[in-house]
Formats: sequence, structure tokens, C-alpha cells
Amino acid sequence: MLPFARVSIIGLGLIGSSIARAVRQHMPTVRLTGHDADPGVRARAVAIDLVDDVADTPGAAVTDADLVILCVPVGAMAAVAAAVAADLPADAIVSDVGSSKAGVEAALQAALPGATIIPAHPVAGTENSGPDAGFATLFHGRWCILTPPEGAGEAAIVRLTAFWEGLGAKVEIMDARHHDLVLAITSHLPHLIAYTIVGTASDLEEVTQSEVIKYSAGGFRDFTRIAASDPTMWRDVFLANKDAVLEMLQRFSEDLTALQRAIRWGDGDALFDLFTRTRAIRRSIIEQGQDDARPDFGRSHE
Ligand SMILES: NC(=O)C1=CN([C@@H]2O[C@H](COP(=O)(O)OP(=O)(O)OC[C@H]3O[C@@H](n4cnc5c(N)ncnc54)[C@H](O)[C@@H]3O)[C@@H](O)[C@H]2O)C=CC1
Ligand SMILES: O=C(O)C(=O)Cc1ccc(O)cc1
Repeated sequence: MLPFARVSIIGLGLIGSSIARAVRQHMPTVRLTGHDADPGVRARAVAIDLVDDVADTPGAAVTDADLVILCVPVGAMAAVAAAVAADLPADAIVSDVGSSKAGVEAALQAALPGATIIPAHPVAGTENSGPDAGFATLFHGRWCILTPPEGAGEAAIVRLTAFWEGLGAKVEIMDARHHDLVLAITSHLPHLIAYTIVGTASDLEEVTQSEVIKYSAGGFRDFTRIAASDPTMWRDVFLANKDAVLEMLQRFSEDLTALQRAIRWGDGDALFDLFTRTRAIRRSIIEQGQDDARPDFGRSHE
């Protein structure tokens, strides 16, 4: 039996449209309703037949839903939750897909007192955005972390777990604060570093932009993919996960200073030891089959 019969998706960009496509593929009898604040996105959702109904308001999108998933930037979660509050069925489960969790959990609980709220984060995505960027296989074999608030009912957690597993994801349950610390080092800081290095390269006076583009082999090229990620989404993530990101940034700066010293003093052993340790980490990621460099990643569209 399907965990939900009527799913409402608010925010029809990369993640919302990927969920819609995955639901269509894996749970074809589910009735899908969607809403997006951008009229152009709503029109596109109708044109590509993304969902069964595109609602003009957030309230109209949730009136008969048994699962509502908020797929908007984390800074917009509070406003969207407030906008659906009056029309939310009493037995509906409200979830989200935000990349940071503690702040979103607090915002949803404040806007929707008494509602069943189970925040979630599918740790899968690309640097692209919008309804055309999504694809049905995005969540296949990827982790989706649920961060149920204290006292959340077991039945709701079980149903949301079944939903994400039905879309092909592997589910893990975690405390929201711990989630934010883990993701600060594995996702948020890498994005910050990519934004920085690409910004630094574009500000150089002695190296032209065309040289940077022309000679961007390997390393720099990979950074530019990450640094092409959505500005609104990532602005919101850094503001929302401020404490954990600053903590990780502090540690990173200390390690970078140590590396700077090793280079200055010609300490080849220190460099070699670090690079040997990091190579082993990459190899264990590949051994566990979690390598995003698989040929179809981010390119397959259903
Ligand atoms: N991009 C990625 O790789 C991943 C993103 N996430 C999270 O998923 C969420 C959505 O991200 P994407 O789908 O990538 O972004 P996106 O930019 O592709 O889509 C977001 C959509 O939300 C709409 N929107 C913004 N404010 C709204 C509001 N107040 N009411 C209704 N619609 C509104 C926008 O018009 C846009 O169509 C974010 O919270 C992000 O942190 C999670 C995992 C991966
Ligand atoms: O494109 C990439 O490499 C990503 O890292 C995608 C991504 C972005 C944000 C998330 O919260 C989860 C995954």
C-alpha cells in the first residue's frame, strides 16, 4: 500500500520537480498537486504536465493533501508554512527538503502549531535549478535524512520513510543540530570554498578571465560547477546554518594555515601525509558506491 494518496509540492524547481517526476514513475496512482510563487514556473509546470493540478495559491494546493512537501529555499520556508496554515488538513504530514534543518524545524513549528511536521533532506542534487532541471532518478541510491522533532509520532516517521524509499532513496534519521554540523563540513563548506576560489580567480589582475577559462583543467573546472549553484538557495543556507558553518570554517582556516606553513618551510612529508590520507577517503567513497562522478549523474532525465 502507498504511504500517501495525495501529495502536494510547494516549489516546483529542481527538487520539487524531481519529486514530482519520481512520484509519477514510482507511485503513478498518487494525485499530485503543485504550487510555485513564480507564475512562469507554474506555466511551465502545466506545459510539461509535471503534476495533476497546478494551484494558483499555496492554500489551494494543500486543501486535500495527506503529504505536503515544501521545496523552496530555506529562507522562504516560514512564509510558505504560514501561507498554507489555514488550509492544511488536520491529518496531513508536513515535510520539507531544505539543506539545513534546525532553523527550518523551528520555523515550521512556529507557523504550524499542532501540525505533524517531519523535516527531511534528500542529500542529492545538482548545480541546476528550475522545473526543467529535475529528473526522476535523482534520489536513486542517495540518502534522505529525516530530522523528526522530539515527540514526533512514529507512524508519521514510518510513512515518510516509506515515501522516500519508494522514490529510491535510503533513509537515515538524525537530530536536526547534528545534521547541520555534518552537512556544514560535507556540503556547505565545499560550496563556500568553490564560490571563493572561482571569485578569487575572476578578481585576478595579472591573469585574464579568458586564460582562467581556457586553462581550467581538472580542479578549477570542478569548482566552477559547484560555484554555478543557485545564489538564492545558497545565500539562505549560509544564513540559516551560520553557527555550524562558522565552526567548520574556523577549523578549515587553521588547517589551511598549517598547509601554508608546510609549503613555506618545504615540509614535503607533511604535504605527502595529508594527500595520502585524503586519497584514501576518496577511495573509500568510491568503494561504497557513493561516487557522483558516475557517467549519468545529473544528466539523465528519466
Ligand atoms: N539544489 C540542490 O541540489 C538541493 C536543494 N535542496 C533544497 O531544496 C530546496 C529547493 O531547492 P531547489 O529545488 O534546488 O531550488 P530551485 O530554485 O530549483 O526551486 C525553488 C522553487 O521555489 C520557488 N519559490 C521560492 N519562494 C517561494 C514561495 N514563497 N512560495 C512558493 N514557491 C517559492 C521558486 O520560484 C523556485 O521555482 C532548498 O531548500 C534547498 O536547500 C536539497 C537538496 C539538494
Ligand atoms: O551538485 C552538488 O554537487 C551538490 O552538492 C548538490 C546538493 C546541494 C545541496 C544539498 O543540500 C544536497 C546536494
